[in-house]
Amino acid sequence: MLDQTTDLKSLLSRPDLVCEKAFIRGEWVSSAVGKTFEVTNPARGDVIATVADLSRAETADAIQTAEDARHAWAAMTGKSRAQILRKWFDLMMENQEDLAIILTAEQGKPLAEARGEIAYGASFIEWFGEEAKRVYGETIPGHMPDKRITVIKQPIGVAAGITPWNFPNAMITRKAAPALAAGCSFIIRPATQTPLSALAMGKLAEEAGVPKGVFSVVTSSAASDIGKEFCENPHVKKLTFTGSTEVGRILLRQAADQVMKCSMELGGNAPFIVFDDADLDEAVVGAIACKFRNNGQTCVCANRIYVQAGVYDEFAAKLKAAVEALQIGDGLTEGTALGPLIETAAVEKVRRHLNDALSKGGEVLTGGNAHELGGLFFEPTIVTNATKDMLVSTDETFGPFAPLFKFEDEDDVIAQANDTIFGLASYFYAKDLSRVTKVAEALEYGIVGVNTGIISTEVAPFGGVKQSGLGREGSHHGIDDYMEMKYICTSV
Ligand SMILES: NC(=O)C1=CN([C@@H]2O[C@H](COP(=O)(O)OP(=O)(O)OC[C@H]3O[C@@H](n4cnc5c(N)ncnc54)[C@H](OP(=O)(O)O)[C@@H]3O)[C@@H](O)[C@H]2O)C=CC1
Ligand SMILES: O=C(O)[C@H](O)CS(=O)(=O)O
Repeated sequence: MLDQTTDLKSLLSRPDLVCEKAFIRGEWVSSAVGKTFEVTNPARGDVIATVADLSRAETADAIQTAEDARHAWAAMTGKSRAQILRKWFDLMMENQEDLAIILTAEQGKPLAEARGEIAYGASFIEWFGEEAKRVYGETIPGHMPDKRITVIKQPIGVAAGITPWNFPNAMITRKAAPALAAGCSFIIRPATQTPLSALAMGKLAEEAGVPKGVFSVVTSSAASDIGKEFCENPHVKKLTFTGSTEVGRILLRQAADQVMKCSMELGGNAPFIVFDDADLDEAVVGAIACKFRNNGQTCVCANRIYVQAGVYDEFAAKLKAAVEALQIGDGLTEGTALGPLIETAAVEKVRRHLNDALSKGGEVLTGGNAHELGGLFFEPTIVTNATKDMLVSTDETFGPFAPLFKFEDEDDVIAQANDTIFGLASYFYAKDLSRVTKVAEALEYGIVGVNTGIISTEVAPFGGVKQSGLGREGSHHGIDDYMEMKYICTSV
């Protein structure tokens, strides 16, 4: 653990972006009983903020204000909502550096990645501000001479979101932007470890002119209680969640009682396949980006790396050299490539997967130890001789651990890649056009990266199949999850 403390506000041009109260009905509120929870910097272990810890009852109040606020917001034209969302986008980009520093301080990722996340998060607000003006309906030729059919789309109502710690800004805007663009009001409950990014977004929403109650941030350590309120409160018509499949199942069960419309962005177990006709240097670049972004803490990170036998040793050597060039350190230090993991449990999971692999014939090619910085830092690790009986083959590591599996033929590796309950992201490197077409169609995933390790963009429909989720976020499809379709049959 690094021994210096974080004087977060002194690092910012706008220290007022560090907010410690919850943002409800356009006001900054404390817990009624003065309850708070601490936010720590995972690189240094020091407390960087003490945030209001709201109860389920206070969340119910926030939902009521969201219900009260949604009607006037829905009655605005899409163009008017778009103008406010554009202002929110502009404010995000004007304050990108401060938002990135806040994000790195609470989550740990390198500042360069945090800056990228702010731009990525802002891109959803820009995109859905534009989509707000294009929620089209349709007319359908009547089924009888005196009937006329029109189809319209209307905002679903109050939408509630629960997000994880690994993308404290973008996972919120990826939900708030389509919700507000559609004319819904939106309440977010961010992860306990990383509420500051969400609160800073509340500050900028206020400045952008988002009406009171239309965007709220409920900060609370009582995740389960808040989730139950979101699922059981009759005013909530939409639940959107990003996080583990385990918690997604809990929320879906709870939301079933109201038959609530749900979007779920859940766990992954991404295969990353290197065929013998791949450009190995490009494949290494892609593998580094895909495996080690956010220190491996993303749901779309490569979890299993499959390399065709003929190029296995060469790829392994190239990947080893690239991994050993990565700079490990405090995310606030320029040039850092890998920061700390988010918490002790995350370090323990990496070690559990590593020890399991070694016990089943795996061999460490590089890394394999806690980093000399101590605390939540772990050496980026490659293990060779990985096999499908290892934990890492079925369970998402969510850390800097790269197991290399060797395969012989195409059908075999596709079968191995698809042998999982997950289906979010997948990747492969190859040049043969027939192979690219066949493999991309055969992979059972919502997302396929071909000759690239980074697939994240606001213009595409991000989401998983199987037990990686329900629905899509981003693209022109993304707004539909916050709309209800109605047809009007008129006798003339
Ligand atoms: N598909 C995707 O886009 C993403 C998927 N994930 C997946 O999530 C996991 C890692 O993230 P992690 O944050 O640990 O995931 P969790 O599912 O544990 O937590 C996600 C969020 O849900 C909250 N939560 C936990 N339990 C409940 C509950 N019973 N009711 C309501 N809310 C609850 C957490 O609160 P608290 O802060 O208190 O823990 C957190 O805010 C990995 O499996 C990863 O693959 C992560 C990010 C993106
Ligand atoms: O939470 C995540 O892992 C993100 O969904 C990954 S991405 O959208 O940044 O690619």
